[in-house]
Amino acid sequence: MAGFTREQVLETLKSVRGPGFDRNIVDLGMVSDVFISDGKVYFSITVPADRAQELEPLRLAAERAVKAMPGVKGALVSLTAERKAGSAPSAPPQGAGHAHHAPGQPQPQRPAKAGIPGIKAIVAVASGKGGVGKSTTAVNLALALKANGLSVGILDADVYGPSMPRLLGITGKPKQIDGRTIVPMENYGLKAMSMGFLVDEGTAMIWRGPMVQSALMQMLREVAWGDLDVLVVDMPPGTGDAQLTMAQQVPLSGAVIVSTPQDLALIDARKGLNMFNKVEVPVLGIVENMSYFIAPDTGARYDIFGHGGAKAEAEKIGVPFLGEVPLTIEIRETSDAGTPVVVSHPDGPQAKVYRDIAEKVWQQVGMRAGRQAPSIVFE
Ligand SMILES: Nc1ncnc2c1ncn2[C@@H]1O[C@H](COP(=O)(O)OP(=O)(O)OP(=O)(O)O)[C@@H](O)[C@H]1O
Repeated sequence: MAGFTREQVLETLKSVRGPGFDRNIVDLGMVSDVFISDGKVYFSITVPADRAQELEPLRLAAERAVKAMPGVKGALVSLTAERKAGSAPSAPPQGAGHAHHAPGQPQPQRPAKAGIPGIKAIVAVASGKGGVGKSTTAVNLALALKANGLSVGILDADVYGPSMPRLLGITGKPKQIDGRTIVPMENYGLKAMSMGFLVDEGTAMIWRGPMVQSALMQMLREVAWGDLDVLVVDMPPGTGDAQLTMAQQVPLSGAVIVSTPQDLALIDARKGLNMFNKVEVPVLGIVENMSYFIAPDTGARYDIFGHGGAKAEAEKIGVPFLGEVPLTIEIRETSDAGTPVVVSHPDGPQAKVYRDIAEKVWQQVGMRAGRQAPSIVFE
C-alpha cells in the first residue's frame, strides 16, 4: 500500500491554481478521480479544449506538487477536455464556452495535436469490437513494417487489457531517465510501451476515462521513442468516448481497421470508420482477420467464415482493402508464446501476408502525407 492517500493528494492539489481561475483546481472540480498504483499517482485535469496549450504550466505545477509529496514515486498528469456528467467546474475558467455540448461527450473541435519529435508517422490499429484480433494484427503489422526496413515502435493504448507484454514476450519494468522520461522496452528490434509494463496485471481494469487519457498522453509524449519511421498504436477495442478522445488527441497519420468477416463485426467496423471520419483521421484501410481457416495437418484452406465480407465492405465505402489474414494455429500459438509469427516463422505464408499488409499500409501513409512512401524492397 502507498504511504499516502487520495485525500492527501487532493489536499496537496488545493495549492494549485490556474491563471484567471478564482479558486484552486480541486474546488473548481477540475481534477478527475485520483488513481494510485505502486506509489504512482495518475489523474487528469479538465480544461476547456481551447486553453489546453496555454494551461500546460498548470499541468506541470500539479505534477510537481504531487511528486514532492512524501512517499510519491511518480505522477502522471494530463489535461483533458473531456467533461464528466455532473462535475463541470462550478465557476468555469474563462474561455470555457462549450456549455452547449452534452456533458460527458468529448468536444467536437479537434484540439491542437502537436507531433511527436522524431516520429514520422503514427498509425492506429482499431476495431469496432473486442476479440477480432486487433492486438495480434497490431503487433504483427509493427514487426512486418520493421521487417520491411523501417524503424518501428508500438504503443499499447489498450490500458484496460494491455496485451503487448504477453504478445512480445517482454517482462520487467521500463527504466526512467531524468526522473520523468521512460525508456521504452524492446524486443525483436521493436520499441514498445504498454501500461502492462508499469502496473500489475488487473490493476488497469478499474481506470476511468480521464485517467486513461492521462496515461496515454504520457506514454506517447514522455517516452524516449527516439527516431521512428512509424509508431503503431494498438487502440482500445470499440468506438466509445475513450477511443474518440484518443483519436482526437493523438496526432494520427491514419488508422487501420481490423474486422472479422462476420456481419456483426463488419457493422462494428463501420462504426470504427465513422469514428475516424468524424475526427478527420484518414482510414488507411481494412484488414480482414480470421478470414479463412487453414487446416494444421493438410494445409488445406476452408472458407468457413464467409470470407470476403470486409473486402466487399471496403469497396463499397471506398477505403483500401489491405489484406486477409487466415485463422491459423501458428498465429494463435506464437501470439500466446510471445513470439509473433512474423518473427518466429519469417519464411512462412502468414508472415508474408503481414508483410504485404505492412507494405500497403506504408504506401497509404505516404500517399496521405502527400509524398511518396520510401520504396520497400522485397527479396
Ligand atoms: N489470425 C488469427 N489466427 C488465429 N488466432 C488468432 C488470429 N488473430 C487473433 N487470434 C487469437 O484470437 C484471440 C484474440 O486476439 P487479440 O487479443 O489480438 O484480439 P483483440 O481484438 O485485440 O482482443 P481484445 O479486444 O480482447 O483486446 C487471441 O487468442 C489471438 O491469439
